[in-house]
Amino acid sequence: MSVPVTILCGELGAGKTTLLSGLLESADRDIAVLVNDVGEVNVDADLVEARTDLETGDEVVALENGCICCSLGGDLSRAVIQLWKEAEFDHLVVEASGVGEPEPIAQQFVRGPAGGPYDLAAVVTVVDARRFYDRFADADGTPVRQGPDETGTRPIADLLLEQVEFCDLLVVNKCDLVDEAERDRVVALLEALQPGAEIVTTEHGAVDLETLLDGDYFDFSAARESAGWKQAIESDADDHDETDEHGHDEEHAHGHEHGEDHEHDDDPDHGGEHDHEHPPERYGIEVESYHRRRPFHPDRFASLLRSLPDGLVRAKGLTWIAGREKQAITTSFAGTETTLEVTGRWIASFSEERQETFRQGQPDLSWGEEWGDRENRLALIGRNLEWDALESRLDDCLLTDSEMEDDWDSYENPAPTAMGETVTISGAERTTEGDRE
Ligand SMILES: Nc1nc2c(ncn2[C@@H]2O[C@H](COP(=O)(O)OP(=O)(O)OP(=O)(O)O)[C@@H](O)[C@H]2O)c(=O)[nH]1
Repeated sequence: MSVPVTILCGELGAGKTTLLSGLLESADRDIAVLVNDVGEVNVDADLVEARTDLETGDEVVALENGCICCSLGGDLSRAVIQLWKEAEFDHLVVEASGVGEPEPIAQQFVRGPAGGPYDLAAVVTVVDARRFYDRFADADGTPVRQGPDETGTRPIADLLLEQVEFCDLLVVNKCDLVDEAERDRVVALLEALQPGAEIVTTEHGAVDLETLLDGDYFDFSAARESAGWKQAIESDADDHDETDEHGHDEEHAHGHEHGEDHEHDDDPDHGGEHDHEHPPERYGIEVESYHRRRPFHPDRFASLLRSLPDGLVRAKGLTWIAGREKQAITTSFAGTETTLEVTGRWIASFSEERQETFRQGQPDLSWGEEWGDRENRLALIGRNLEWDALESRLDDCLLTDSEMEDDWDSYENPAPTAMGETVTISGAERTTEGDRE
């Protein structure tokens, strides 16, 4: 029998350890806890230790009450397999570090060797209601720059939203620090960002044992597709016969990711349960999509990213930037900052023969006569957005007819070139002197 696993995510200080301690106190089964912390001092392990009488060892230690902690640096799969061999327990909880991405952790339990002894039951993200409101949901507040994560390459806000977007249970904690209206707005925004997750609101991490541990089998493929931004893109590609004002596109097939997900989806019906409906436009929260088969001018697009409207919370999708004819660039905006990352290559930039092969493998691929799969396809989630104005600002970033005849390589271009390379453009710097690129 495989052991069910719950992955616990959430930003630093959101309340993961508090929730975990409560869980261990009330648990009716043996729970092993693995803290996948970063940094030299394993603070969470110390805290859990204080609460549960943990004894630490060099490698992996099983304890009387089932609380187990691994030392840092070891490979997660190796650690959990060793744990499974050495200890007996009914459920494993992996507490991801506050800056951890949930998907790679989840992946180890689904596709990695840990998928044998373990069964991924749930990915739970704890949200600090107060901070989430101040960062993303406060329509009147000035957006605050979050700065990079500790690798220095990625804005924190982007990571936070990714944790929200890849989970099946959202625990909105610290509700004592927000009023009812603020709490409701946080919930409405979370629903828009992750329509596929169950949402519970709480204080001091008090969540039913059953809600936390007795979730159904986690559907990895569905989780990948369930983020609000992905659904907006998919529904746009599926439902709307949108007219391309620039006349480059007559085809409207399936939205397609290029290399962003390096893995192959096992389940062709992924996300099928989640209706391609926009969430109710409560609290002025809207989900919109933008699709054009014409490249953005690199400089105008970068300027737009420096001055996006305050109400925009999330924007994500593939962008085609003039001068980068091979690179499919994922644009990801969260909070105040936008990361541009080369996540793949446009199929249209390969030889005809290879294009044919790729296209046979992806019959749903949206393909325009002139530019193939090159396109700008973005989802935008925000509150009180003046969508028409934003859409026309995006259109103004597209190359004009005469610019289409230019030598695009002669443009100044901040966009990344190599696979995996990222460039971050900060909207919070828009009021400061001087540009960064
Ligand atoms: N007011 C309030 N404080 C809370 C609540 N939940 C947790 N806290 C406090 O918030 C602080 C951070 O909580 P932790 O449980 O350590 O958060 P964490 O997510 O484990 O933090 P890291 O280990 O840094 O990632 C602690 O001082 C908790 O006592 C809550 O619902 N309301």
